[in-house]
Amino acid sequence: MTEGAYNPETDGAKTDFGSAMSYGDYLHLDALLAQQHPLSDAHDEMLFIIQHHTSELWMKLIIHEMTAARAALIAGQMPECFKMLARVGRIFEQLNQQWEVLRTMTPADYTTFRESLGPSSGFQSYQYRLIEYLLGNRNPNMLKPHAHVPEVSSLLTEELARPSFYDEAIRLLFRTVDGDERNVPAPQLDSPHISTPEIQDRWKTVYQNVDRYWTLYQLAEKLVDLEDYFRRWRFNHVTTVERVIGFKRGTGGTSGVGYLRRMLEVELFPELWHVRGEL
Ligand code: HEM
Ligand SMILES: N[C@@H](CC(=O)c1ccccc1NC=O)C(=O)O
Repeated sequence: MTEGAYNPETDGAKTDFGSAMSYGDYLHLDALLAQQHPLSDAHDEMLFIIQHHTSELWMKLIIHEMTAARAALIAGQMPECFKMLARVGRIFEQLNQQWEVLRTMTPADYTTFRESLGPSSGFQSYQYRLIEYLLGNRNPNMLKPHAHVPEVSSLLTEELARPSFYDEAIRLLFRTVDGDERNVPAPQLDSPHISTPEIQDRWKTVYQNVDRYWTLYQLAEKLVDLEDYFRRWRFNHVTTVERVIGFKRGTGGTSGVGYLRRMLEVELFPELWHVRGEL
């Protein structure tokens, strides 16, 4: 043993895990770290897989937080709801920063293994679709790539049966501004949220009376933050895609950059953006 080297045992650190739960046991690292299976010999395929695995893990946490944030919103527990939304914002910062790693992959690197991907594509990420559905961007046509996995289909279909986070925010908006539930618009369950002047008018009231409607004002700004982060993710994605495959069609079968540019126009919470021109 090296003289003078730090010895964890003399410091009291536990080092015998023959019959006690260790770090790896608790985290199931054997299972987690056995899931990276490059299909080619290309050096960069490991980067590509880990980039997607980490993204899917962060998406799992976004779903966990957004589901709980919606439950808190329904229960009127606003500080708890805001805390979870703030965390979702930080997760998006992480996801947005992560593109820096993938951007080190050049077209020459990617073409060494792109063929191995077959028709698979992020387009088929059910967690991504679930996040869109949770927030209120609900296109039932996007269920089709999941028809072959009944559990995933049910998960997405069940989400489409519940009011989205934005639907619940709108319910609180009408209840608070109107003083009752009479005019609350019916949730747009299985179609993308369409902007209405009635909703925008109430958000306008909130922004013009921030002292009176402080909680709704905070909620509105948290939603704008969230959409801002989401837009930055989409922009980072499409820009990375353009620098790596240019205008080739996607492995998922879409036009590729053309499709992703169209998605940049999605508005999750349109009234919150449009009201800004009226203030
Ligand atoms: C070099 C890297 C990447 C390329 C070339 C690429 C390319 C594409 C293309 C062309 C599409 C359109 C669908 C298709 O026809 O395939 C797409 C969709 C998608 N990709 Fe990627 N992608 C890359 C990295 C990533 C990463 C790291 C993620 C993280 C999870 C991701 C997630 C998605 C998602 C969620 C969609 C669906 C977007 C939507 O429907 O709005 N992609 N990608
Ligand atoms: N759609 C990409 C392939 C791709 O990026 C991908 C393939 C398998 C699993 C995840 C992927 N990431 C995002 O679409 C392409 O057309 O090159």
